[in-house]
Amino acid sequence: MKTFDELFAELSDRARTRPEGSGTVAALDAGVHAQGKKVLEEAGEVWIAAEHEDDEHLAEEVSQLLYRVQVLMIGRGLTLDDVYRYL
Ligand SMILES: N=c1c2ncn([C@@H]3O[C@H](COP(=O)(O)OP(=O)(O)OP(=O)(O)O)[C@@H](O)[C@H]3O)c2ncn1[C@@H]1O[C@H](COP(=O)(O)O)[C@@H](O)[C@H]1O
Repeated sequence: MKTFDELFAELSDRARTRPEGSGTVAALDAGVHAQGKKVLEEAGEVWIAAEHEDDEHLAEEVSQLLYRVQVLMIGRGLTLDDVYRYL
């Protein structure tokens, strides 16, 4: 188990070190358009799960949305503080 901040640190490290076989590296290389599409896709799955699925499935979809948002943030060079200052 990990927190939002811990996942962001892990993905930032993937972006820096670019390990072989990392899905995150592939998602970053795919560019902002593909990253944005993934955010929308996962957001739609969260919506559908919230209306029609159980809590466990919904939680899994939310985790995937958080992951895709973090990939997009890192792809654009945003830090957590860039976002947290608006919370
Ligand atoms: N939390 C996640 C995570 N959530 C979602 N995903 C990706 O999103 C996919 C699920 O999304 P989709 O519903 O779009 O599934 P899909 O269409 O079959 O997947 P794609 O072929 O489109 O990637 C998963 O198969 C993963 O590829 C994640 N990939 C990685 N992480 C974590 O990120 C860290 C780094 O991962 P790597 O970069 O792969 O080493 C690790 O801690 C991982 O646990």
